[in-house]
This record gives sequence, C-alpha cells and structure tokens, in this order.
Amino acid sequence: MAGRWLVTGGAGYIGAHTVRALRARGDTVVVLDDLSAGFVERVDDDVPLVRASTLDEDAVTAALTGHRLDGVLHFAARKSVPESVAQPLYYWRENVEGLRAVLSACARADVERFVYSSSAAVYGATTGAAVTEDAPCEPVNPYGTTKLVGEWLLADVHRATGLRYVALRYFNVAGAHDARLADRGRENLVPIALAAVARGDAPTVFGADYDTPDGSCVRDFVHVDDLADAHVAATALLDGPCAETFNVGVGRGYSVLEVMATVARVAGRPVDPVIADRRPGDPAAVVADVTRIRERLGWTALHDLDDIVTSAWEARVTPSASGS
Ligand SMILES: O=c1ccn([C@@H]2O[C@H](COP(=O)(O)OP(=O)(O)O[C@H]3O[C@H](CO)[C@H](O)[C@H](O)[C@H]3O)[C@@H](O)[C@H]2O)c(=O)[nH]1
Repeated sequence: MAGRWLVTGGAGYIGAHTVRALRARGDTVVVLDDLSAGFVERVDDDVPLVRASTLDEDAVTAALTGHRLDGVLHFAARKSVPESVAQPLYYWRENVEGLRAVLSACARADVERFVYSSSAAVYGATTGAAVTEDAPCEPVNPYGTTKLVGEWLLADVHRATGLRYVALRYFNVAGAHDARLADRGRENLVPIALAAVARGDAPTVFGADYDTPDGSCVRDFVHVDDLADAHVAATALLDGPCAETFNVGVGRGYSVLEVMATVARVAGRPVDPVIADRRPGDPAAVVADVTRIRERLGWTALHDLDDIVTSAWEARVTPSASGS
C-alpha cells in the first residue's frame, strides 16, 4: 500500500535519497527539516517542506495532521562520532529528545507507523566477525549511546501503545544517486579520500597495524541507494504489528587500503596514502550479518564498493564547512 509519510531530515543526505525512492514507488512525502545540516536544493519543488526542528512537537504534530500523514521516517539527527564525544548533551537533546518529541507528536496525531535510523555504532567494538542483530550492544561513544537509547524508547512505546516500528542499523553508508543528493560533508572515509585525491593531496590511512588481513580497518560499505531501498522495503512490514530491527550492510568487509585502491582506479590517478597513527575509538573490523533483512524483507544490496566510489566520484561537489 502506498503510504503518506513525514520524512524528518528529508533534506539530508540519506533522507533525501529515501524520499526519492519512496516517490519512485508512488508514495506521498512531506519533508520536515530545520536545514541546520540539510540543503533545500535536495527537496523537490513539488514536495512540501516544513522548516522546523524535531524538537518542536507542535510543528511535527501539525505537519502530520495538516497533511493527513500515516507514518514517519525519522532521519533528523546528529551523526558525528567525535562531535558527540565533545558535546554529549547536544547529542542527547538532538537525537534522544528529538525522537521523543516526534513520537509524542505521533501519539497526538494517531500515527502508528515508524521507521527509525539507527546505526552499527550501537554495537561498539565488535569481535570482527559479521555481527548479527542479537549481538550485545555496548556503544563506545555518545553517538552510539543515543542511537541505542532511541531503540529502547521505541520498544517501550511499542509495548505501551502498539506503535509499529522498524529500526535500521546502518553500516558505512557512501555513494550518491546524483550530485544534487550527494553527501556534502567531509566526515567519512570515502568523501574525505575522494576530496583529497581531487585536490592532488595524499589521503590518510588511520592505522595499518590492526589485526586484519592488510593491517588497516575493515568496514561494510553500503550504497546510499541500496539503503534507501531498504527503507522502502521496511515500510511494508508496518501494515501489521511490528517491532523489528535490521542490520543494513552488504555483508562483506573492505579494508581502508582497499578503499584507497578503488579510489585510485576510479579517479584514474595514483594514490599513495599517508599511513598515520590509529584514530582513537576505531574498532578493527565492523561487518554486518545481513541474514535477517534478506530473509524478512527480501532486501539485498545491489551495489558493490566500485559502484559506491564511482557514484561518489561522479557526484562530488564543492566541499562545504558543514552539512550532510
Ligand atoms: O581520512 C580518513 C577517514 C577515515 N579513515 C578510516 O576509515 C574507517 C571508516 O571511518 P569513517 O569515519 O568513515 O566511519 P566509521 O566506521 O568511523 O563510522 C561510521 O560508521 C559508524 C557505524 O559503524 C557510524 O554509523 C558512524 O556515524 C559512521 O561515521 C575508519 O577505520 C577510519 O579510521 C581513514 O583511514 N582516513
């Protein structure tokens, strides 16, 4: 059934890609975004944009009732690990209090379908083996803590009111559908490495002495278009009672050095990275077990690392000081 969705953070990188995928299915979308990190150019002219913070419960309620919406995809949040370490109170307000306010608005507007952006950061330092959704959650930074508390809040509300929800734990998201929707931030490996190579600078590898095949960290890189499709697939579960959590990754790890080699190939330029010290807080390997999402949703990633880096290279835009 085509839905009528409020997409919070719909002017952000992942939110805007998901708006595109929902509309391609024929769903109706209203975006709520305070544009603190999002960009108005990412919102199509024929999509209503409510310029408000998720902390403004009355504005969220009015958007839900005014547009007769029946579900929420909640992307609006802060997502920088180092920033969360420096400013935990800010992260608890934006990510936890923001979610609480949106859920409260849902209760007031009788909206009972909810998709939540969670993160592999909820697991903390994993053993390196592919991690299932039942693995212990022991986040190692405030960003991960706020995402995990959000999952607990959803579970509590589900038990109390029957709220139907799906929580998606994203692994390392990269790539772009096109330049307009692309990630404009410089917070993650792929955009940082591509920007360095475009400038003619050597990218940096944080640590080549890990207990991994080539010594650099291993991550599970998922294309943002695949992630957007996972959200569309997840909405189907909300037609009935639902309280589920899924990893969203490819199920295969690539090392930072493998990413550098892919960047060199895609950019057609030699890349000779600088090997630097380990970055504090980095687990050696984080890879998703994707059995559950494949079996329950029939979703599987279609794009590999080559597609991810190629799409990000083709869509690269002028670096901005902030934004995502
Ligand atoms: O210039 C760089 C940038 C990053 N890295 C390395 O590349 C890997 C990936 O780093 P990112 O910062 O791109 O991503 P993280 O794995 O640290 O974190 C990402 O994935 C997490 C979940 O696993 C959270 O979702 C988080 O928000 C998201 O940024 C790390 O080993 C990092 O040290 C480099 O070597 N050089």
